[in-house]
Amino acid sequence: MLTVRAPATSANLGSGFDVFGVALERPADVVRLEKADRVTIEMTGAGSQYIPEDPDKNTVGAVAEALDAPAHIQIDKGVRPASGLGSSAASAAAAAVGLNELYDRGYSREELVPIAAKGEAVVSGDAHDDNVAPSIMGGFTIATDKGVTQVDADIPLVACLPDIVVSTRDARNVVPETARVDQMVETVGNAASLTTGMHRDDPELVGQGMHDTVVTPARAQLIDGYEQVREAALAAGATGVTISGAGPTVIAACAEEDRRKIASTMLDAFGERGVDARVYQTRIGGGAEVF
Ligand SMILES: Nc1ncnc2c1ncn2[C@@H]1O[C@H](COP(=O)(O)OP(=O)(O)OP(=O)(O)O)[C@@H](O)[C@H]1O
Ligand SMILES: N[C@@H](CCO)C(=O)O
Repeated sequence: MLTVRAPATSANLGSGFDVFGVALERPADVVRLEKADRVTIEMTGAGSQYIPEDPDKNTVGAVAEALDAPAHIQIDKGVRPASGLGSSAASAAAAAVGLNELYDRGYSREELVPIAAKGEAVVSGDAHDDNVAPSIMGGFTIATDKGVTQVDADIPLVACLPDIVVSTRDARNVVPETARVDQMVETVGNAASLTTGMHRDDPELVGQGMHDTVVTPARAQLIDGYEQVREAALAAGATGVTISGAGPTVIAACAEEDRRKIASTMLDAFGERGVDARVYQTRIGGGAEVF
């Protein structure tokens, strides 16, 4: 029996759609794995009643198949599904790291990323790596078809999860098919600023680089109160605010001393729209850990 804790993640960060991601210090999924003749799955924790235990429909099933590593897999969800916090990816990442060790497959953390992404394809029809990469490798990750670049970064974050469900599949359907050249120029500048900010542990530069005028405005319409929450967080000192992953979580970068105030302001702003929410005062953290 082996236990793996794999963190929630925030993908895109505004300017890095389908490329950037960060591991969050909290929340996380805790997954226990035991060798078996076939794959069986048992779910507990946040939103587990909505997640299928059928290995063909659960992200960990595809990972076990890819590694040819049948196991009994107990998943305790710390990350609610359809949250924008990489819920489906956290389980897939934990399964990839844990089964690799349990069956002594010898893959490196980077090699496990495309294997865990097979789990993402089960739920969104698309094997994007931007959540599984940080959940496996930790820190800030840049996932492209050439592989993953990882940087250990330390930026305080607030992640506010409203009581709204947005599936990744639906959120991908509203992404515009084209962007103007001026939007492309702005996005490149913001992505470069954000990357530099991660290297320097500079919340100001990271926040500035989270601005996006292509994908985020289209998706904001799926999140009741997004604009109000964003404005309230910026007024409370956030250096940048955007949608986490496919939403509905709204994520803010900030200086350490402003984090508590931003967290309560975001909760209040959702509350004023009649939307219940919960908030995580967190920061960029490490990747999946085996116990
Ligand atoms: N082990 C799992 N954990 C969580 N969700 C799972 C798992 N296996 C399958 N699913 C399904 O995946 C869907 C949730 O994934 P989705 O990608 O929509 O949300 P998310 O991972 O929280 O968001 P995002 O990728 O935007 O951060 C739900 O339909 C859920 O039933
Ligand atoms: N990059 C993905 C992350 C969600 O899984 C998206 O925004 O659709």
